[in-house]
Amino acid sequence: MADAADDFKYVELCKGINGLDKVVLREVRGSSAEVYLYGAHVTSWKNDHGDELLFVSSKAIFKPPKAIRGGIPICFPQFGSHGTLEQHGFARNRFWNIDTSPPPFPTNTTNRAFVDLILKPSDEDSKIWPHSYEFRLRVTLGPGGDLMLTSRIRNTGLDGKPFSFTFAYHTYFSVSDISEVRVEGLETLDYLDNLKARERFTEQGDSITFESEMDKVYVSTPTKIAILDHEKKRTFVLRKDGLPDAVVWNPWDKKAKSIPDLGDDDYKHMLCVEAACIEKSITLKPGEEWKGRQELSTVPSSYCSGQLDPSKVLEAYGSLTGRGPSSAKDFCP
Ligand SMILES: O=P(O)(O)OC[C@H]1O[C@@H](O)[C@H](O)[C@@H](O)[C@@H]1O
Repeated sequence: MADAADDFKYVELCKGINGLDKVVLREVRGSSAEVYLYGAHVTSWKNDHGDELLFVSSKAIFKPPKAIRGGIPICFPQFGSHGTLEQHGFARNRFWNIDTSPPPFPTNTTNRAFVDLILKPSDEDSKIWPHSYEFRLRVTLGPGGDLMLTSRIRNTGLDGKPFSFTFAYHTYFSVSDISEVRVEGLETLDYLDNLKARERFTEQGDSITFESEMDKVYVSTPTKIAILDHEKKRTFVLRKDGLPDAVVWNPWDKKAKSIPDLGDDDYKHMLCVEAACIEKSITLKPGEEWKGRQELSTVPSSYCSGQLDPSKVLEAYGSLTGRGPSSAKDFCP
């Protein structure tokens, strides 16, 4: 006999804006996520109180060829405009398919809310990027509401030729007020400044705060980055694997006005922190596979400036457990 748990829909395929296919992931405690097949684009991630954790522009266009403004666009096979392809590559504005038979993952988990998507090159794509590949993305919502994205990209070419690419999970975090936000875990690192022709600098100071446009690629960062939202008393924790770099982007007022699918004041409520591989591109020989993973979680934080240094707590906790903090008590002494 079926019990209530059998009726609960962890994964549901339905129609989203403009009739586009989307997959809704739900967990029993109430958290949820939405993934559009257009771009394999995560457009929503809600905690178990129903609070939206990702920023999506009210002017976002859910229609090809424009990528959806907000959520988590995937930049592949080219990050930014450095290369022959369109800005951030084409994966974010292609229609992906549901992958019905993904190769198994080495680790067995009990997660039930996940979807596997796949992108293969169309004839048109092969003209602009002449390589054979399979790009598999698994999006998982954990029982505690954590959001995991795992990309597996394989060179399926039979011609013996390697290919190279750069990559980013271009996550738009929803923040209460950008002036009240700080990012920890990137201090003292080297970065390439996209606003200064990718010139290399070293970050000074204790943490990153925002008072003007920022567009930096931090290179070889630690695997954990914390984004503290003082007003919301919430900290996002981003963990990454296979993705050495991290982009921090906020367009601020002037640039925001020049972006047609972004509201004039939207920059105040968004911050992009992007797990990425940019400085050194990834090269795959035929038969080789690359894996890049990001895991997002939140912890409530009653953080006051100077009271607590989350990067240090993250570090200490991570080195003790080999993992990162997963609940408020891990942050609060
Ligand atoms: O407007 P797009 O193509 O989505 O890009 C948005 C921004 O994405 C960031 O990742 C880049 O570092 C910025 O330079 C860019 O402006």
